[in-house]
Amino acid sequence: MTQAVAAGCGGSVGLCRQLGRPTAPQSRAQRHRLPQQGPRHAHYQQRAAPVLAAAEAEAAPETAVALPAVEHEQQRGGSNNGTQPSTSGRQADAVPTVRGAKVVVRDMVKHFKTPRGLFKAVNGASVAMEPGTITALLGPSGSGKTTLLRLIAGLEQPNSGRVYFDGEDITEYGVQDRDLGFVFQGYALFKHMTVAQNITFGPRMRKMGLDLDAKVDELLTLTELDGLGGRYPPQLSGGQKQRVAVARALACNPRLMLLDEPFGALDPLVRKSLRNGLREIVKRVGVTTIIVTHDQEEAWDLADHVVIFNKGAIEQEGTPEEVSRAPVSPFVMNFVADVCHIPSTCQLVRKVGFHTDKPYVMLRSADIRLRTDFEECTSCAAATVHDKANMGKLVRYYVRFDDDVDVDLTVSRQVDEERYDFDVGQRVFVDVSPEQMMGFDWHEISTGATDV
Ligand SMILES: Nc1ncnc2c1ncn2[C@@H]1O[C@H](COP(=O)(O)OP(=O)(O)OP(=O)(O)O)[C@@H](O)[C@H]1O
Repeated sequence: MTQAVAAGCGGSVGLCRQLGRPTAPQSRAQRHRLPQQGPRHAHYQQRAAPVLAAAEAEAAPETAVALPAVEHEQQRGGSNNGTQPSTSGRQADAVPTVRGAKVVVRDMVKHFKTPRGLFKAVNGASVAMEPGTITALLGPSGSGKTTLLRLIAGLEQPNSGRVYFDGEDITEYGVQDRDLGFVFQGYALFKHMTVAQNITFGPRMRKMGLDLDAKVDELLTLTELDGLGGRYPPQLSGGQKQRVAVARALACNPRLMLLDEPFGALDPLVRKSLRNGLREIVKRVGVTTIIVTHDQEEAWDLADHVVIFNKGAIEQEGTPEEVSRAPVSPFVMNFVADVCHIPSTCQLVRKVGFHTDKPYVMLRSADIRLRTDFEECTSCAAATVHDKANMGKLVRYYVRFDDDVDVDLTVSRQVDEERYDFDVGQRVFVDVSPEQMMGFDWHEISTGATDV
């Protein structure tokens, strides 16, 4: 997962050198799974052809997807059939609006058989998502985010637990009967179809009887792709492909849109502009949206509601502000913030008067202040500026206490120039409130797997 730019101690490699432990690993997801084989799978394949074809294209994007005859006809340059870009010149000023579903997941459990026994991928997750909101599922790799998304989609069947849309129990419904739109990592666009054909693939398969020209116009305008309906995916930029995938997901007027790492392969500036665009689209259309992401900045920017996963269970949920301001556990604090890990017996902890029976203490880098006016800071601990790194718009200070414990903090260049501007070797006083500290033990923040 891409971390927020402002780094602190414990960043990607962990700064608490004397503890010799890295911070929690946060690698990027690279995989998606198809539904398990069996009679139920056959049923889904029949009922959910559009989404499964998309899933298969995603799993093997270079492979030609088995298409109905009409698609082959179009690929060979057959009749327009309403799927080529509209030449009518009609302006699509109507935004397709739907009422997003209220989605409730209750006590969801999913076990997978592995060579080592049963594995609890989702272990009693309950969460509610309000209509028209964006929920981000966040958590370390392997914590169960994608599995929960697939359970909500009907691409996996739960061992126990229920899914409700607007109060209706849809746990037994096939994928096709859930009114969903999907955006997969890699987008899973059909390479041999134009943008317009990609967008109308779902409505054609479902024989929705829509005016396809109008639908294409609406969605191209909504996703700012006007004029690109006749292009093929290889002729598009990464950002344009992503917007086609969103347009295709919205083409069947879904009540719920599911996105799995939708910005994965794009550069940070494009990601930022696309997520602003996505939020605007979701809010205009009104579709309830769930996004799986490794990127916290993305989740914080995009989501109304974030859900933090740990080992198949939901550790905390709330608005991004609630979760970042008041993490409920060391795991969440460690996951959502740039933190320092220090021994609970160290000088700083004693000096600020923080008490814990845990062996370590965690504090947010952003909560550390450096001062030189010791008189006004009776609980401050003295330390030495051990190193200072120039990071463009940011400056990082590495500070070492007299008992050899390190913390680090990052400040903007402006703050550095106005307030800090310390030299390496200079004595400073570190000011942290005890309320900003949390005692922990390593097992509380580890992200290991859970066998049944
Ligand atoms: N079909 C499967 N068979 C066996 N184990 C599986 C299967 N699908 C998922 N798992 C396991 O379940 C756990 C949760 O996987 P999941 O993909 O939901 O995690 P995630 O949080 O989305 O991770 P990532 O962010 O890396 O994609 C992982 O340990 C994964 O290996």
